[in-house]
Amino acid sequence: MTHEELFFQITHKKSYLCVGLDTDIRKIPEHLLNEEDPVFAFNKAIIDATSDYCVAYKPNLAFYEAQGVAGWESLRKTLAYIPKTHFTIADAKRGDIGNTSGLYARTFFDPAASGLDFDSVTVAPYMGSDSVLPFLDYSNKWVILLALTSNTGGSDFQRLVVDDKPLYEHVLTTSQQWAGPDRMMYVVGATQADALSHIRTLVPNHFLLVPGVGAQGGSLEEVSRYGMNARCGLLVNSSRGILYAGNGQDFAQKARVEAHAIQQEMEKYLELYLK
Ligand SMILES: O=C(O)c1cc(=O)[nH]c(=O)n1[C@@H]1O[C@H](COP(=O)(O)O)[C@@H](O)[C@H]1O
Repeated sequence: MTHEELFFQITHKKSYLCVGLDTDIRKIPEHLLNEEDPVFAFNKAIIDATSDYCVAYKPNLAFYEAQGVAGWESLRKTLAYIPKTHFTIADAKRGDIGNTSGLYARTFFDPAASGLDFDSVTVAPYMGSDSVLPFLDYSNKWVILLALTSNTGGSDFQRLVVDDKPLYEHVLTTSQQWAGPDRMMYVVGATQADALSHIRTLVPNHFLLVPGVGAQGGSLEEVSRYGMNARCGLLVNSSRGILYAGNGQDFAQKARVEAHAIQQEMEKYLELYLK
């Protein structure tokens, strides 16, 4: 999916919501455990219930890899089920020496090799250019680079001052030599809204993937006020807040209500802050 197509979906849906498919087999409603593939059955119901209100889905690989071979198959089926109108993110946080990154890229971007055909993958920047560039060899695919993450430990390294600037700023400026806003996004946690205005001056045109609203307590209003640009430039993720809004037979309906509430708030912010 291109930058333009993603912006079209945002204006069409009046939403920049990304639903995080962090599907924990220990948390899904009991009645689904009798299904042949409970994780896929859960995801399918969540996708059916939320696709009207979101523009992206982000399965986090940990939740699938922890299930071994069965988890990998649930992931493949889930990805195939997501409507083509939705941007897909493999939240895998990969990055290694060049030849290894090349195989990670193949894993997420080459369906003939792996059965997976994601639009994008999250990548950790700290092994540098040759660990990131192999993901950019796939012309229509995106890298989403970790810049300033939502967790408290994110400050251990990312805010350390190096050559008069916090380390995350070096990530934002150096990586712009690798790809522009049509192929690269950055992760900025919703809990880091204080830094968003400044980040926008460094990457005015890039999309930011913003996790950390809902369960982690980040403010959607602040993220939208400080982070939105002329093409929205935001994908705001919520995982647990939507997935586990309910835990009974009506879990998907509860997830839909939650996703709709976020979409309604986003519609308001698009009117207020789209510049
Ligand atoms: O890359 C991410 O998506 C990510 C980066 C970050 O800084 N913080 C963060 O929470 N995430 C992911 O976003 C999701 C947040 O989930 P909830 O807190 O349940 O909404 C999880 O899959 C996290 O791994």
